[in-house]
Amino acid sequence: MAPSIFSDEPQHGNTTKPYSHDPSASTPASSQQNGNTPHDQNGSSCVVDKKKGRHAGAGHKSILQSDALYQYVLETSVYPRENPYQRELREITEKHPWNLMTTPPDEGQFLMLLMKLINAKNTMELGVYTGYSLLSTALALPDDGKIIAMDINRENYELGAPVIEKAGLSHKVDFREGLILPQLDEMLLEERNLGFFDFIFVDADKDNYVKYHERLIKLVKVGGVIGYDNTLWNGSLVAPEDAPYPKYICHYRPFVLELNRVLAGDKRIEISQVPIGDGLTLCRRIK
Ligand SMILES: C[S@@+](CC[C@H](N)C(=O)[O-])C[C@H]1O[C@@H](n2cnc3c(N)ncnc32)[C@H](O)[C@@H]1O
Repeated sequence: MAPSIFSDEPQHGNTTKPYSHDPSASTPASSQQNGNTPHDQNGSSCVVDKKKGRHAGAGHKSILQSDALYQYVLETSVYPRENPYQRELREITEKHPWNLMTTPPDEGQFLMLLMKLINAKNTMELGVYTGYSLLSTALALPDDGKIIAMDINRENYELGAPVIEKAGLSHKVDFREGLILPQLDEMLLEERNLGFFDFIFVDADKDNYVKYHERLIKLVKVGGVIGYDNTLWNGSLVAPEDAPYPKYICHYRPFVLELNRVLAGDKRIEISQVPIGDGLTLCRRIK
């Protein structure tokens, strides 16, 4: 079965913080670096579920009414049209211990359609993992399309890179290993990068999204789109006080709340919260 945020049990063994670039640390590395500790704006709390391996309280079903309905979407609209290379990479990723991080196939399909709807050519992806969203985007871009893809972890990307190669798409991908923030700062120093990108997909460390936004708004073109992934954060944003969540969900929850607040108030963009996957907020730059 495809790794899906809609299932009640996680498909990976690490329930602490799969979204960080350093899975061995007890506190997310980026938070340690930047000292980010935003307060929860709605004043509610997030209860850490101490039962190992349990994904209790996750609000997946609030997006679609049931797992059965999600399965219906996959079986009728997604899998029959999934590219064989996407399928191969999905199956490779399913065997990886952090497979909870992968972009679900319905969202991959949505990204492909979006690329075509906006005629995207120059794009960027922050947070690659094994490359399912990267492959999906690359499939949809024209032959001279480009994706600058950043991730601190090359090892995981190397699981997907041979599939991207086999699909004949490597020439579209410029993988840049390293931390995202300094790479964005470096890009901002070059005039030619300003307002250059048609689309930017952000699927990395949630505690830095607001910082990324301030930089990305200058890199995306007017009329271009930034997509922030996981903006519904497993339903935890509106969780009842006693709903237990994995530790990494509780840790990043205030940062996702802060991002949603910032995006809702940002007059430089038009936004839409798309309830696909774990929530994808599309932001179109208008000035
Ligand atoms: C949710 S996964 C990306 C999933 C991917 N889009 C897909 O479709 O499979 C998040 C990725 O962000 C990377 N990451 C997290 N924080 C980072 C940082 N500060 N700089 C660079 N990469 C980071 C992690 O190594 C991880 O591979």
